[in-house]
Parts: sequence; C-alpha cells; structure tokens
Amino acid sequence: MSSTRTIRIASRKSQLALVQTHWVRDELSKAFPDITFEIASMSTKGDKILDAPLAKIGDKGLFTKELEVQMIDGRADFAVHSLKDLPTNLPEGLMLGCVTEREDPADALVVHEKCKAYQLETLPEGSVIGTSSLRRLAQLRHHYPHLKFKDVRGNLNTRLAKLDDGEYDGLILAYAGLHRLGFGDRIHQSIPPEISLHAVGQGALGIECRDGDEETLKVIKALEHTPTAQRCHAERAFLRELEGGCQVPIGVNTTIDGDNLLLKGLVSTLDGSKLIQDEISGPATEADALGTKLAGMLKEQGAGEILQHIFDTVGRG
Ligand SMILES: NCc1[nH]cc(CCC(=O)O)c1CC(=O)O
Repeated sequence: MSSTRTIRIASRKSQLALVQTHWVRDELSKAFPDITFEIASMSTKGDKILDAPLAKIGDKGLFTKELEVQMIDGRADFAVHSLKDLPTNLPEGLMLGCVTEREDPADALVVHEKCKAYQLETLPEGSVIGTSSLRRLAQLRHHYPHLKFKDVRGNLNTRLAKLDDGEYDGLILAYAGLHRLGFGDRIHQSIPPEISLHAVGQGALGIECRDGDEETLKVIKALEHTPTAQRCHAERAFLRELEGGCQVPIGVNTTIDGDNLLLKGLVSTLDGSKLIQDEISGPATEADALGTKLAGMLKEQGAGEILQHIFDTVGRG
C-alpha cells in the first residue's frame, strides 16, 4: 500500500546550496517514490552580511542557524548543508543524520586571464590572491611569501566577476563548489595536501535532522556514504576537540585504505609563521576516537596556545 507522505527540506538560497539540495531531493525521490519532498529555501545571517570578513563576524552556525530553527519548530524535517559550514556541536535536539559521498575536498586556484602561464609558485612577486579563509591564508602565506592576500566575499559568481574585473590575480576556492556549479573548467591548479590541508568536511554534504526522528533518519540514511562519513567524523572530532569554529587555521586530510583510516591535521598561526602538524592512523570504525586523539597530540605540541591567541585577537568563530 502506498502512503503519500511529505518531507520538508530546509536549504539556504544560494546557488550552490540549491544545487546541492536539489541533488538530495532528486536522489531521495528516486529511492522513495511514495514520498513527496518539498524545499523551503531561506537566507542565513552569513548570506546577508557580505561587507565584513567572515572571520570578523565570528559566529558559529552563521550559515545554519535559520535552517535549524525550522527543524526545531517542526516546519522542516531535515536540512542540507555543505558539511564544512556545519558546526561540530549541534543545538540540543538536532543531529547529523547523514554524510553523502564527497567530491574532491581540495582547494583550487582560479586565475585571471593574464596569469594563465603561472602556478602559485611562479606567480610574479606581489600578485594578489583572494581568499576569505584564515586556514588557506595561513598555509599559503607560509609556502608563498611572495604573494599578497586580500579578503573576498560574496557568492561564487560575484567572486569570479571580481577576479575577471582585475581586482585579484587569483582566487582560492573549494574544488567541490566550483565543480558543482559548473565552473570546473576554471580550475587552474588543484592545491595538494603538502601545501594546504583542506577544511574539515570540505566537499561533502551533511544532512541534519531532529535527534531521534527515526522516520526521517531512515530516509536520509539512504544517501550515506560510509567511507566519507568515517573520514568526516574523524575530521569533525579533531576540530571539536580543538574547539575551533570554521574560521580558524585548522586543516585536515584523510584517506581510507581498507579498514584503516589515516588522518592528518594541522593548526597554524594566522601569519603562517608556525605550523603544527601530525598524523594518526587506526581502524576506520573508530573515527571519532582517532580525531580526538590527534587533537590531543597537537595540543601537546602547542596548538592550544596558538588557538587561544587567535581567539583573543579575532574572537571565537
Ligand atoms: N563557506 C563557503 C563554502 N562552503 C562550502 C563551499 C564549497 C563546497 C564544499 O566545500 O563542500 C564553500 C565555498 C568555498 O570554500 O570555496
């Protein structure tokens, strides 16, 4: 017997958010033809404040809070996020119910037409690179002291327009976002983990729902990709233990080989003068414990002092 049930999905309004949410809706519609999926899209604080560097706004849940209120109030059943934007500690009553298969989590360089002949390493002294991420800034400053860095905000189209207008010589953006929005051909250089570790959860979607809402959980779990989920749970446990928000220079890289998960983690000073890096490996089924343990190892090497100093200067993002 078929029942017609409606499940409501909360999403940000940005083009990238809607592409991602539409993908989730289409996949779930195929898997559950008897369920009707409705999308409620809205702007978040992070979408509205476009004139301040993200690190200065310094709010946890900048891109997620409005969607979470919808779920808590029962007006939506789940929310689709770029997992990178979802804080590691969720509000009471909500949970991360599903992690989807990850795109390439690397950061990528996009360049102005006149810089096509160069890579990061060979760009002329003083070339201006746009990024709004302290993590990218710190690691790239460390490796490429010949470059200048400048904040950039706005959605992907706005940022690319600023680049093409000549305001920047290059931009650092997530490979995944560029690829999902059809700008894959603008990726000039993929930045390897030896140069810059990516953000926790980058390239994966996280689906958040009410804690214990078994009916919704059963549906969204259909999109869970176990290796991605294990990698991202390790990365999130690492970040949680370091008490870092999305706007601190914390980077990670994970790989899974058979049952073994390798997690690399980094904490950096804002100017990139000091990078603390280490790695840990163990059973993928113990992802959380591995993340927590690696965070402890970095703290022993001085990561706590670096982060405290950053919280004192830019606030706790
Ligand atoms: N907060 C910005 C944000 N959140 C998710 C992505 C890209 C897609 C992803 O990392 O999953 C981006 C843009 C960027 O970092 O270039």
